Amino acid sequence: MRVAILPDEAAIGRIGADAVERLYARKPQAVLGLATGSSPLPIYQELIARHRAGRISFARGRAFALDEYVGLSPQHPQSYRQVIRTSIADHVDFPEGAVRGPEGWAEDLDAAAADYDRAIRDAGGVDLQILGIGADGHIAFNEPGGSLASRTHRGFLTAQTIRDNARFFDGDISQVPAQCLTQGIATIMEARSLVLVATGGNKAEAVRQMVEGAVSASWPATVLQFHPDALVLVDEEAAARLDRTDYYREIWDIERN
Ligand SMILES: N[C@@H]1[C@@H](O)[C@H](O)[C@@H](COP(=O)(O)O)O[C@@H]1O
Repeated sequence: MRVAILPDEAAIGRIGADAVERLYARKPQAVLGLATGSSPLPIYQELIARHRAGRISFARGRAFALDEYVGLSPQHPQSYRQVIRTSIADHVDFPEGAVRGPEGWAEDLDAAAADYDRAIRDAGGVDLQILGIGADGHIAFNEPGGSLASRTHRGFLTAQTIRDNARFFDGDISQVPAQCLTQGIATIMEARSLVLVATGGNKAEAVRQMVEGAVSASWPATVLQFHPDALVLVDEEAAARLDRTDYYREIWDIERN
Protein backbone atom coordinates (compact mmCIF):
# COMPACT_ATOMS: atom_id res chain seq x y z
CA MET A 1 0.00 0.00 0.00
CA ARG A 2 1.43 3.40 -0.98
CA VAL A 3 0.23 6.44 0.93
CA ALA A 4 0.36 9.96 -0.49
CA ILE A 5 -0.37 12.75 1.99
CA LEU A 6 -1.41 15.68 -0.17
CA PRO A 7 -2.08 19.33 0.64
CA ASP A 8 -5.60 19.64 -0.76
CA GLU A 9 -8.32 18.17 -2.92
CA ALA A 10 -6.88 19.75 -6.07
CA ALA A 11 -3.65 17.79 -5.57
CA ILE A 12 -5.64 14.61 -4.90
CA GLY A 13 -7.58 15.23 -8.11
CA ARG A 14 -4.37 15.65 -10.12
CA ILE A 15 -2.63 12.54 -8.76
CA GLY A 16 -5.75 10.40 -9.21
CA ALA A 17 -6.34 11.73 -12.73
CA ASP A 18 -2.66 11.11 -13.59
CA ALA A 19 -3.16 7.41 -12.83
CA VAL A 20 -6.28 7.26 -15.04
CA GLU A 21 -4.65 9.26 -17.84
CA ARG A 22 -1.59 6.97 -17.84
CA LEU A 23 -3.87 3.92 -17.97
CA TYR A 24 -5.88 5.16 -20.99
CA ALA A 25 -2.71 6.23 -22.80
CA ARG A 26 -1.36 2.70 -22.43
CA LYS A 27 -4.68 0.88 -22.87
CA PRO A 28 -7.46 2.87 -24.60
CA GLN A 29 -9.99 0.08 -23.99
CA ALA A 30 -9.31 0.06 -20.24
CA VAL A 31 -12.02 -0.73 -17.71
CA LEU A 32 -12.44 1.83 -14.96
CA GLY A 33 -14.10 1.19 -11.60
CA LEU A 34 -16.13 4.19 -10.41
CA ALA A 35 -17.07 5.07 -6.84
CA THR A 36 -19.77 7.44 -5.66
CA GLY A 37 -19.52 9.73 -2.63
CA SER A 38 -17.82 13.06 -2.31
CA SER A 39 -14.23 11.77 -1.98
CA PRO A 40 -13.60 10.89 -5.66
CA LEU A 41 -15.17 14.13 -7.00
CA PRO A 42 -11.84 16.01 -7.32
CA ILE A 43 -10.55 13.17 -9.53
CA TYR A 44 -13.70 13.26 -11.67
CA GLN A 45 -13.53 17.05 -12.03
CA GLU A 46 -9.91 16.82 -13.12
CA LEU A 47 -10.70 14.00 -15.58
CA ILE A 48 -13.54 16.04 -17.09
CA ALA A 49 -11.20 19.05 -17.47
CA ARG A 50 -8.50 16.90 -19.10
CA HIS A 51 -11.08 15.29 -21.39
CA ARG A 52 -12.27 18.75 -22.49
CA ALA A 53 -8.65 19.74 -23.08
CA GLY A 54 -8.22 16.71 -25.38
CA ARG A 55 -5.79 14.92 -23.07
CA ILE A 56 -7.86 11.84 -22.33
CA SER A 57 -10.55 9.90 -24.16
CA PHE A 58 -12.82 7.15 -22.84
CA ALA A 59 -14.27 6.43 -26.30
CA ARG A 60 -13.02 2.84 -26.23
CA GLY A 61 -13.30 2.44 -22.48
CA ARG A 62 -15.82 0.88 -20.17
CA ALA A 63 -16.70 1.45 -16.54
CA PHE A 64 -18.38 -0.33 -13.65
CA ALA A 65 -19.83 1.35 -10.58
CA LEU A 66 -19.15 -0.13 -7.16
CA ASP A 67 -22.59 -0.23 -5.67
CA GLU A 68 -26.24 0.86 -5.72
CA TYR A 69 -29.04 1.41 -3.26
CA VAL A 70 -31.90 -1.06 -3.19
CA GLY A 71 -35.29 0.63 -3.17
CA LEU A 72 -34.59 3.66 -5.35
CA SER A 73 -35.64 3.77 -8.99
CA PRO A 74 -32.81 4.16 -11.53
CA GLN A 75 -34.18 7.66 -12.21
CA HIS A 76 -33.98 8.81 -8.58
CA PRO A 77 -31.39 11.64 -8.42
CA GLN A 78 -29.62 9.91 -5.49
CA SER A 79 -29.51 6.50 -7.15
CA TYR A 80 -25.88 5.75 -7.80
CA ARG A 81 -26.74 5.25 -11.47
CA GLN A 82 -27.68 8.96 -11.63
CA VAL A 83 -24.84 10.09 -9.36
CA ILE A 84 -22.24 8.39 -11.58
CA ARG A 85 -23.85 9.99 -14.63
CA THR A 86 -23.92 13.49 -13.22
CA SER A 87 -20.51 13.36 -11.55
CA ILE A 88 -18.56 11.96 -14.50
CA ALA A 89 -20.16 9.72 -17.14
CA ASP A 90 -22.32 12.39 -18.84
CA HIS A 91 -19.34 14.75 -19.12
CA VAL A 92 -16.88 12.49 -20.93
CA ASP A 93 -17.05 10.31 -24.04
CA PHE A 94 -17.82 6.80 -22.79
CA PRO A 95 -19.83 5.08 -25.54
CA GLU A 96 -23.55 4.48 -24.96
CA GLY A 97 -24.03 1.56 -22.56
CA ALA A 98 -20.35 1.41 -21.58
CA VAL A 99 -20.94 2.50 -17.98
CA ARG A 100 -22.76 -0.03 -15.86
CA GLY A 101 -23.80 -0.29 -12.24
CA PRO A 102 -25.43 -2.95 -10.09
CA GLU A 103 -29.21 -3.03 -10.67
CA GLY A 104 -30.57 -2.41 -7.20
CA TRP A 105 -34.12 -2.26 -8.59
CA ALA A 106 -34.00 -5.82 -10.02
CA GLU A 107 -36.70 -8.23 -8.93
CA ASP A 108 -34.15 -10.97 -8.34
CA LEU A 109 -31.25 -9.29 -6.55
CA ASP A 110 -29.17 -12.46 -6.25
CA ALA A 111 -29.37 -12.99 -10.01
CA ALA A 112 -28.53 -9.31 -10.62
CA ALA A 113 -25.49 -9.68 -8.34
CA ALA A 114 -24.23 -12.80 -10.14
CA ASP A 115 -24.83 -11.09 -13.54
CA TYR A 116 -22.79 -8.11 -12.41
CA ASP A 117 -19.77 -10.19 -11.40
CA ARG A 118 -20.05 -12.01 -14.73
CA ALA A 119 -20.23 -8.73 -16.68
CA ILE A 120 -17.07 -7.47 -14.98
CA ARG A 121 -15.28 -10.71 -15.75
CA ASP A 122 -16.52 -10.69 -19.39
CA ALA A 123 -15.18 -7.14 -19.78
CA GLY A 124 -11.73 -8.45 -18.81
CA GLY A 125 -11.83 -7.22 -15.21
CA VAL A 126 -11.37 -3.75 -13.80
CA ASP A 127 -8.00 -2.15 -14.59
CA LEU A 128 -8.21 0.71 -12.12
CA GLN A 129 -10.73 0.98 -9.32
CA ILE A 130 -11.37 4.35 -7.70
CA LEU A 131 -12.54 4.02 -4.09
CA GLY A 132 -13.71 6.10 -1.15
CA ILE A 133 -13.95 4.84 2.41
CA GLY A 134 -16.72 5.11 4.98
CA ALA A 135 -16.02 6.50 8.44
CA ASP A 136 -16.60 2.95 9.73
CA GLY A 137 -14.03 1.55 7.30
CA HIS A 138 -16.46 0.27 4.67
CA ILE A 139 -15.52 0.14 1.01
CA ALA A 140 -18.30 0.21 -1.57
CA PHE A 141 -21.08 -0.89 0.81
CA ASN A 142 -19.11 -3.69 2.48
CA GLU A 143 -19.88 -2.91 6.08
CA PRO A 144 -17.96 -4.09 9.19
CA GLY A 145 -18.52 -7.73 10.05
CA GLY A 146 -19.15 -8.89 6.47
CA SER A 147 -17.11 -11.49 4.64
CA LEU A 148 -13.71 -10.40 3.37
CA ALA A 149 -14.19 -12.93 0.54
CA SER A 150 -17.57 -11.64 -0.67
CA ARG A 151 -18.61 -11.25 -4.29
CA THR A 152 -21.29 -8.81 -5.50
CA HIS A 153 -24.22 -9.26 -3.11
CA ARG A 154 -27.17 -7.64 -1.39
CA GLY A 155 -26.05 -5.88 1.76
CA PHE A 156 -27.38 -3.82 4.64
CA LEU A 157 -26.18 -0.36 5.60
CA THR A 158 -25.10 0.24 9.21
CA ALA A 159 -26.83 2.92 11.27
CA GLN A 160 -23.69 5.07 10.96
CA THR A 161 -23.64 4.82 7.15
CA ILE A 162 -27.34 5.68 7.02
CA ARG A 163 -26.65 8.73 9.20
CA ASP A 164 -23.61 9.71 7.09
CA ASN A 165 -25.50 9.37 3.81
CA ALA A 166 -28.59 11.25 5.05
CA ARG A 167 -26.86 14.44 3.88
CA PHE A 168 -27.73 13.40 0.32
CA PHE A 169 -31.40 12.98 1.31
CA ASP A 170 -32.08 16.41 2.87
CA GLY A 171 -30.75 15.13 6.20
CA ASP A 172 -33.72 12.76 6.53
CA ILE A 173 -32.49 9.31 7.64
CA SER A 174 -35.89 7.78 6.90
CA GLN A 175 -35.27 8.49 3.19
CA VAL A 176 -31.94 6.62 3.07
CA PRO A 177 -32.39 3.07 1.77
CA ALA A 178 -31.26 0.46 4.30
CA GLN A 179 -30.20 -2.06 1.65
CA CYS A 180 -27.82 -2.06 -1.24
CA LEU A 181 -26.35 -4.16 -4.01
CA THR A 182 -22.60 -3.91 -3.76
CA GLN A 183 -19.48 -5.33 -5.31
CA GLY A 184 -17.96 -7.67 -2.76
CA ILE A 185 -14.54 -7.37 -1.21
CA ALA A 186 -13.17 -10.17 -3.40
CA THR A 187 -14.62 -8.48 -6.50
CA ILE A 188 -12.90 -5.21 -5.59
CA MET A 189 -9.62 -6.98 -4.76
CA GLU A 190 -9.52 -8.41 -8.31
CA ALA A 191 -9.12 -4.94 -9.83
CA ARG A 192 -5.57 -4.63 -11.14
CA SER A 193 -4.94 -1.38 -9.33
CA LEU A 194 -6.77 0.63 -6.69
CA VAL A 195 -6.79 4.36 -5.97
CA LEU A 196 -8.54 5.16 -2.67
CA VAL A 197 -9.34 8.74 -1.63
CA ALA A 198 -10.03 9.84 1.95
CA THR A 199 -10.36 13.45 3.06
CA GLY A 200 -11.32 15.16 6.29
CA GLY A 201 -10.95 14.40 9.99
CA ASN A 202 -13.95 12.08 10.20
CA LYS A 203 -12.03 9.57 8.05
CA ALA A 204 -8.84 9.70 10.18
CA GLU A 205 -9.60 6.60 12.29
CA ALA A 206 -10.72 4.57 9.25
CA VAL A 207 -7.50 5.58 7.45
CA ARG A 208 -5.37 4.61 10.46
CA GLN A 209 -7.01 1.21 10.64
CA MET A 210 -6.79 0.66 6.88
CA VAL A 211 -3.10 1.53 6.60
CA GLU A 212 -1.65 0.51 9.96
CA GLY A 213 -4.28 -1.64 11.68
CA ALA A 214 -4.57 -5.41 11.78
CA VAL A 215 -6.53 -6.90 8.87
CA SER A 216 -10.01 -7.55 10.18
CA ALA A 217 -13.62 -7.72 8.99
CA SER A 218 -14.31 -5.09 11.67
CA TRP A 219 -12.54 -2.58 9.39
CA PRO A 220 -13.20 -3.98 5.90
CA ALA A 221 -10.78 -1.60 4.13
CA THR A 222 -7.86 -3.23 5.99
CA VAL A 223 -8.04 -6.03 3.42
CA LEU A 224 -6.51 -3.62 0.89
CA GLN A 225 -3.19 -4.29 2.66
CA PHE A 226 -3.21 -7.55 0.66
CA HIS A 227 -3.59 -5.76 -2.69
CA PRO A 228 -0.37 -5.60 -4.73
CA ASP A 229 -1.09 -2.16 -6.24
CA ALA A 230 -3.10 0.10 -3.93
CA LEU A 231 -2.50 3.85 -3.76
CA VAL A 232 -4.11 5.80 -0.89
CA LEU A 233 -4.57 9.55 -1.43
CA VAL A 234 -5.27 11.48 1.77
CA ASP A 235 -5.25 15.05 2.98
CA GLU A 236 -3.56 16.10 6.24
CA GLU A 237 -6.77 15.75 8.27
CA ALA A 238 -7.44 12.20 7.11
CA ALA A 239 -3.75 11.34 7.75
CA ALA A 240 -3.79 12.82 11.27
CA ARG A 241 -3.85 9.50 13.15
CA LEU A 242 -1.20 7.70 11.10
CA ASP A 243 2.05 6.84 12.93
CA ARG A 244 4.50 6.54 10.05
CA THR A 245 3.78 9.75 8.15
CA ASP A 246 7.48 10.74 7.82
CA TYR A 247 8.19 7.44 6.12
CA TYR A 248 5.19 7.76 3.74
CA ARG A 249 6.21 11.31 2.78
CA GLU A 250 9.79 10.23 2.11
CA ILE A 251 8.74 7.32 -0.10
CA TRP A 252 6.18 9.43 -1.95
CA ASP A 253 8.80 12.13 -2.67
CA ILE A 254 11.15 9.52 -4.12
CA GLU A 255 8.36 8.00 -6.19
CA ARG A 256 7.26 11.36 -7.62
CA ASN A 257 10.76 12.56 -8.54
N1 LIG B 1 -21.17 3.45 -0.81
C1 LIG B 1 -20.48 4.68 -0.68
C2 LIG B 1 -19.00 4.41 -0.61
O1 LIG B 1 -18.56 3.88 -1.85
C3 LIG B 1 -18.25 5.69 -0.27
O2 LIG B 1 -16.88 5.43 -0.27
C4 LIG B 1 -18.68 6.18 1.07
C5 LIG B 1 -17.94 7.45 1.52
O3 LIG B 1 -18.51 8.57 0.94
P1 LIG B 1 -17.88 10.01 0.96
O4 LIG B 1 -16.74 9.93 -0.02
O5 LIG B 1 -18.96 10.93 0.48
O6 LIG B 1 -17.44 10.27 2.34
O7 LIG B 1 -20.07 6.48 1.00
C6 LIG B 1 -20.97 5.53 0.49
O8 LIG B 1 -21.43 4.78 1.56
